[in-house]
Amino acid sequence: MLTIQELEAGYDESMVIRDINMHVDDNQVICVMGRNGVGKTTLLKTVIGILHPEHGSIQFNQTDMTTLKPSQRAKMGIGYIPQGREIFPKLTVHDNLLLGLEAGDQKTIDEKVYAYFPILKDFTKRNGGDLSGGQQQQLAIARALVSQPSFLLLDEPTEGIQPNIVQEIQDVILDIKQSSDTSMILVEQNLDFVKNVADYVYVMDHGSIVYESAVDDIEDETIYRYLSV
Ligand SMILES: Nc1ncnc2c1ncn2[C@@H]1O[C@H](COP(=O)(O)OP(=O)(O)OP(=O)(O)O)[C@@H](O)[C@H]1O
Repeated sequence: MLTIQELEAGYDESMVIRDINMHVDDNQVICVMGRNGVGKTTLLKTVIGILHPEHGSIQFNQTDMTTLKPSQRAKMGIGYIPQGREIFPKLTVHDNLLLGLEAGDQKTIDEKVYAYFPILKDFTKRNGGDLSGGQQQQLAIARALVSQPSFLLLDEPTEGIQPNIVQEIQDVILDIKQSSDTSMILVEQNLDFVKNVADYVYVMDHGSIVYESAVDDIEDETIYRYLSV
């Protein structure tokens, strides 16, 4: 479904990610782990097209999308949930969700999104900025889901979120995986969460992949070594 080859990208003159090779199959959940600042967000930004790579390619369903604009990638079915949510604080929950529709061809908000996150139905007229951090994360995920993406990129969806909402997010990810062909790349630091949702794990350090493993064969000590400061 998605193949990344020899990817290098960064900001101005400085390269942040180097020689990234990664493959995601249909219906697979991939987790990318690693300390703060190793380049995980930079990798996601390059996959959605906010950043242009200096080298390498990104292939999505037989199409080379390395030079496509973010809006073209969104139309192809790529959804992005950024770190820090980036919801619109002065717009209502409903209007935030309507903006999510712009990414794809859907015209209305799928009720399934409210079934996943019932609190959004209760707060539909409330401003996004008045929601709690966990509720804003749910809104950010829902906003990406309304366009029914076939490929989801999630940047640290559990960061700073209370355990019951982490559980809800986990249930939603597992339900999407079971009920559709959707694939995901998830940047995540929480190893328990990763083990519950992922099929395959990549660990990054200093902009490169330093360890990869099927989740069932994962070596906890190796992961903790790369996560510890
Ligand atoms: N807009 C930017 N301009 C210049 N450098 C940047 C920019 N954004 C990030 N960087 C640098 O790129 C490097 C990788 O950052 P990135 O956000 O990709 O890391 P990360 O692994 O996602 O970390 P975190 O978990 O803290 O988000 C860091 O050294 C960071 O300072």
